[in-house]
Amino acid sequence: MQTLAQVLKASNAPAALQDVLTTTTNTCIDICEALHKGSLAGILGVAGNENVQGEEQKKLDVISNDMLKSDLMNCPAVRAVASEEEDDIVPANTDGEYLIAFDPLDGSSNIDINAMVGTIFSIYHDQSTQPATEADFLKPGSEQAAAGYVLYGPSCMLVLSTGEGVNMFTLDPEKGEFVETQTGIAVAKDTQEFAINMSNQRFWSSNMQSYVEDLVAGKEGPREKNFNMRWVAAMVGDVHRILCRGGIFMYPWDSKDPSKPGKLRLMYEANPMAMLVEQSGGKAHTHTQRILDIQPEGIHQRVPVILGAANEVDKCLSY
Ligand SMILES: O=P(O)(O)OC[C@H]1O[C@](O)(COP(=O)(O)O)[C@@H](O)[C@@H]1O
Ligand SMILES: [Mg+2]
Ligand SMILES: [Mg+2]
Repeated sequence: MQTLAQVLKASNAPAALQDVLTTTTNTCIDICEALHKGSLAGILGVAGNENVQGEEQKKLDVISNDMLKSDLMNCPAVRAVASEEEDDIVPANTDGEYLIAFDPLDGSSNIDINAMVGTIFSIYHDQSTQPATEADFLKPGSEQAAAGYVLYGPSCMLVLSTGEGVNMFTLDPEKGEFVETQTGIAVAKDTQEFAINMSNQRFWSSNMQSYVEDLVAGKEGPREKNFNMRWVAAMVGDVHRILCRGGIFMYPWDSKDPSKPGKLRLMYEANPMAMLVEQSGGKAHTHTQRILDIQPEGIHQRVPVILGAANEVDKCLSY
């Protein structure tokens, strides 16, 4: 079995991109170790501040953000970083040629209950002699040079695409290295498993309500087959399940806060996950368009998300 370093060396990824990926994944190994210590290291609970999203920050949101930010700032190939936990982009090395946007800790509400969390990242090539600005980041997801996540679960796993399919790696805790454990991930076109936060049902559009009602109606309903439901409350966990055994994941628009087009963030949640799902033969859409075609308007922009098994996403959109 090959290590991540060997896989990257053998890939078409430019050396500078390999440096950004190696730096990012090494920091995630450090985050994994911190997570394992949990309350022993006093890292559970709230940090006492709100982030730019107006969400209460967990201590680990801040700790993982600071770890990634400082390591990436010291990586010469990085021109700037953007993060869920940073109000603005953070310029790094002017002659760097990659921009990276990340969600340092996805699934924050799971931290204090010792459930699944992760780190999600999205990387763009962008060379310029000028200091980086937010505008430099605002490229459609189809231009991502690489995307991935690290899942902190029973085992620590890296799932990565550099545009040539999706590979999975498992952390070998003894070696402190990611080792490739699965290649050529493919998501089945059809599924009998869906993921959505059902407690939001009354706030969904009537179309989304009818689509989910028909799933729940099962064999006796218009879909004439039974569907199972799962909700990890961490996008990284729900998407990982879909890459492993198929399914559809939805965080649609809801009227809880009509000013918000969705809950999840385009640049460091929807785009990287859309790249992984599409590279695995699945689909990723809002209610109206392919996520990777969206022209971003801001670094913290939110979008509705419907992704997973291609035929089931089409079925959902048909409502
Ligand atoms: O609390 P809800 O409505 O179930 O939302 C869960 C969703 O929110 C998120 O936790 C948002 O991400 P963060 O934890 O990074 O803010 C997603 O991972 C997850 O899919
Ligand atoms: Mg998140
Ligand atoms: Mg987060």
